[in-house]
Formats: sequence, C-alpha cells, structure tokens
Amino acid sequence: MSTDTPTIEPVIGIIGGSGLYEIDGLTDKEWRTVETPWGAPSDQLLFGRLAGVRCVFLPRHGRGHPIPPSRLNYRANIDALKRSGVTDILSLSAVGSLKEELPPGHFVIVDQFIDRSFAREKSFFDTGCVAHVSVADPVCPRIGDVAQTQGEALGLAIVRGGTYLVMEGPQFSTKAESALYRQWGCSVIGMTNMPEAKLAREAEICYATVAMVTDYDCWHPDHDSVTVDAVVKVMSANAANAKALVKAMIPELGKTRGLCPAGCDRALEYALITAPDARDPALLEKLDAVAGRVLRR
Ligand SMILES: CSC[C@H]1O[C@H](OP(=O)(O)O)[C@H](O)[C@@H]1O
Ligand SMILES: Nc1ncnc2[nH]cnc12
Repeated sequence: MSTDTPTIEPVIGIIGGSGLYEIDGLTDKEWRTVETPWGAPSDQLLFGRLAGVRCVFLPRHGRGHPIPPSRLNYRANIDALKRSGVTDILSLSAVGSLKEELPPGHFVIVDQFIDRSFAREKSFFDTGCVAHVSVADPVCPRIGDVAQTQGEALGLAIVRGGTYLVMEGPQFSTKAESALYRQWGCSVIGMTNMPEAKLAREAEICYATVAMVTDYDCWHPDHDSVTVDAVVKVMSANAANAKALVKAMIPELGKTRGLCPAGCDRALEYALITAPDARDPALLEKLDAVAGRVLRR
C-alpha cells in the first residue's frame, strides 16, 4: 500500500448568492450544462480560470434569481460541483444581522450553523445506503483562514466566527423569531446555507461561507425591518468588495496542497454503516460522484 501523501490541484467552486451573479477576472469562460442523478442544478455552471486556477461558478438562485430558497435543488448543486472536479467551495450569502456590532456592509466568516430549515432534501444517503457524517465543525477552517487574511489585507470589515441561523423562508422572520435567535446567540440569519454545507460535507468537499450583512433583520429599534429592496441596495454597494475578496482568495486557495488538515475531504471515511450486501445498487449508482471514493473500494 502506498503511503504517499496525495497532491491536490484544487478546483475552486464559488456559489454566488443574492446580488452576486458573476465573478470578476475569470478567463476562458464557458457556461456548461451539468446533469446529475438528483435532477438539475440551479443553472448552467460557469467554468473558467482566475490567475491560472480552475474555477467553477454557480449562481445559487439561477441567473435572474428565479428559484426561491425552499425550491433550490441543493443535492444537484453540490453533486454538479463535485462531478466538475471541485475540491473547495466558497459560498457567498446575503444575511441579516442579529448583533448590534455587525452592521450592514460587514463580512462574517461563519463557523457554525443552526439549521431551522425543514422543507428540503438534506442528504445524499437514504434507505439502501445509510451514512452519518460529522458536522460538528461544519466549515473548513483552511478556507476561513484565507478569507480572513485576504479580507483584512483588503481593509474589509470582516469578522472571524459567527453562527448563521438558517430559516426556511421565503418570508422574513417575525420580531418574536428574530428576538429568539438573538437569545440563542446567533450572529446572522439567512435562508440557504443549509443543507448546502451538510451536503458539501457528505460529498467530501471543503466548504466555507462568507456572509455579507445587508440588514438588521427586524429586531433593531433604530432600523426598518428588512425588505428585498434594502438587501439589494446594500449588496449593490458592497458587490465590488465581495468580488475583490473572491479575486484575492482564489490564487491562495488554488495552491497545490496535500489533504485538508481538517479532514473535510475524508468525511465519509468512517460514515457508512450499511453492510455491502444490504446496499441498494440503484442508490449506489446515484452516489457515484459524491461517494464513489469510499463505495468503490
Ligand atoms: C434577497 S433577500 C433573501 C435571500 O437572500 C439570501 O440568499 P443567499 O444566501 O443566496 O445570498 C437569503 O438566504 C435569501 O435567500
Ligand atoms: N434578514 C434576513 N433574513 C433572512 N435572509 C436574509 N438575507 C438577507 N437578509 C436576510
């Protein structure tokens, strides 16, 4: 058996959220349709290079934003990125702030989630192939390090750490809900990062979120309750900063490396519990891109 450390040439996936429908500086661009056994992803994927690094961009809600959070095909999105060779996902999201000290315009490198979504498919695994991955630490600290270093170098108002409350939506929260999430100690609120982060972990892709604060949700006595108009206005004003951050992060994330020290890329190593002879061949076929590494051996 070889004991060599694998050498990885990273391919960077960028999932662009509300107000971030393109990335700057991409060359050799090509929109491609990627089919998956889970159905269609949100849109075609934009393949290209930035500073020589292979990148794949996916607009989370599709170009023109036709798909609401509850109807996103999260499994298809992550599977499509995996079968496109993506090793690292940078997720960008507009969020409401649940803390006074995180005003609109701030960036938060999220490190925890509370998943209150309920109307979504949350796993690639199912009857016929059961797996339980750990999401105790749901994001990749290596990507967080790069976001922090590059964000600070750009002079952005960027904060390391924070809990993102995932609500189902599409309506924004009531004041009672917003107050409850504040009591829980959450930092920001949005509608999309779960099950996205859980599925990336099942697919053994390193994943981290940079959340861009657009509003104070509806709890702040001195600020109006969130509206789409307010979110779009703040995102437009901050889009150049977000794009500059992505552009600065990609050359760093794209450097040749070994396995992820946090183990995101080996999340399935001890996660499967269904005996080989009890596995459903049809499900195994669907799992080939995301779990083939452990299922084929
Ligand atoms: C347009 S406001 C609500 C919308 O914005 C966020 O989307 P994303 O995470 O894709 O930036 C939020 O989660 C909602 O989907
Ligand atoms: N206040 C908020 N609640 C949920 N999703 C959001 N996206 C941006 N702001 C939001």
